[in-house]
Amino acid sequence: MDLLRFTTAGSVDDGKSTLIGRLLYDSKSIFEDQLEAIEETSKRRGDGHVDLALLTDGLKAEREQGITIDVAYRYFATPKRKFIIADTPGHIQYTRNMVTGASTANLAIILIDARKGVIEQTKRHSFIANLLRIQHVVVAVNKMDLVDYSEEVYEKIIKDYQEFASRLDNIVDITPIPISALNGDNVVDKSTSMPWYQGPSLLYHLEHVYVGGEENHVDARFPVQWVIRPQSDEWHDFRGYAGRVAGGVFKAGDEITVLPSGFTSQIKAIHTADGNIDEAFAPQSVTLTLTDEIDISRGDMIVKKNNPPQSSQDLEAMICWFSNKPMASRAKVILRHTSREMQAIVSEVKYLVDINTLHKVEGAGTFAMNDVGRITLRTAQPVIHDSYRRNRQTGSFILVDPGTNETVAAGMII
Ligand SMILES: Nc1nc2c(ncn2[C@@H]2O[C@H](COP(=O)(O)OP(=O)(O)OP(=O)(O)O)[C@@H](O)[C@H]2O)c(=O)[nH]1
Repeated sequence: MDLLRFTTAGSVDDGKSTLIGRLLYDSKSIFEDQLEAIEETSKRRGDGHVDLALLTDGLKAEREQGITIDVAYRYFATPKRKFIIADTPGHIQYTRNMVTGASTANLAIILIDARKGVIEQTKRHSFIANLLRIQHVVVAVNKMDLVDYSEEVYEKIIKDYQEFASRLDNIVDITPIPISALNGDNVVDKSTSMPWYQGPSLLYHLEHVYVGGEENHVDARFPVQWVIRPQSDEWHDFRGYAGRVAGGVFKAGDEITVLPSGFTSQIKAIHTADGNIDEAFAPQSVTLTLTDEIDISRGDMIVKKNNPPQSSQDLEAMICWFSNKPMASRAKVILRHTSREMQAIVSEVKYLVDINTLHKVEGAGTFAMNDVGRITLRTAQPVIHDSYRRNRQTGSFILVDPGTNETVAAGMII
């Protein structure tokens, strides 16, 4: 069945937990026992209604104890589609979590409190969605019940939002929806309180939005994760390369090149857990065997012969700084890119981006937590890559502090 991955972003108390709870509840994706448990808790606490935010409270409780949970993934399904929600905490310091949650999403729901309108967080979240090339954004104006379901209030917010978003050129589709997560207006069922709104409910939109064609099916890329050489006699000739297709299509018989060595060969067969297949495409996980015995190890990339990626020791990239320690000057880092890892140094900080104005701030020299900007990286070995624009997998990386093993930044290659 078709799968949609989406992320939710909003400030604290905009109603994210309530919205996710409402989606699960009204689409009947929660289990009876879960429902009984939250009904009981709500009754015990004397709430007049069933508090749907309790469905996602596991995350909240852990957060309150000071445990850093970056992103919680939730699954639900309707007869039309399967969904994976990346649920990220809304506090200002958690931009990095949104980057993590959004990095695999097809769509972002940006929540706005109808009483507050477009605020800095809204802009920050939209900017990140754009940076990560999430093409579909739903602007969910929540708590419409608290502004008397006013069309004027809603229209004003959407106008403000569109003014800002017109400068975000990667977002191709913005769908505004007025909702009340608490009362369920326009979440799963169409609201009767807002007859002026002609569009779909949120769930209807999530079920029907077309997100095909986002994988790169042109440039064949296969980062090798494991070399498989079984020890048994029966299999002693077998040498397979396991990994996940990061782009394009591989077929038995295809002429391939292995990078960085440059050796060439042909695909003999494509194995999966369910038997051999004739062709593999992103994001399938497969094991390839080749017609020649050549030296391949983890971190190598198998590509089609006439369609090589780029290779360079100097990478231009946009990064989001995650660490609460500011970036040191000429910071030494470990670059993790596809299945490869190597030393690198931040050779230049070009500029930071002011997310409110989208202006470049030059001469900053360093990054603080949540800062976004452009750098040049010098790597110890050539990095075999594509631009993030062409391929989200082979165009993205993370930076790790070699001393503490902390993930200090996520980056997108320009
Ligand atoms: N009136 C009204 N209240 C709402 C609505 N949606 C959420 N709320 C209330 O707003 C408060 C915050 O909602 P949550 O769902 O916990 O907010 P959140 O964004 O998940 O907050 P964090 O998890 O702390 O980031 C709760 O008291 C909800 O009951 C709505 O549509 N209308």
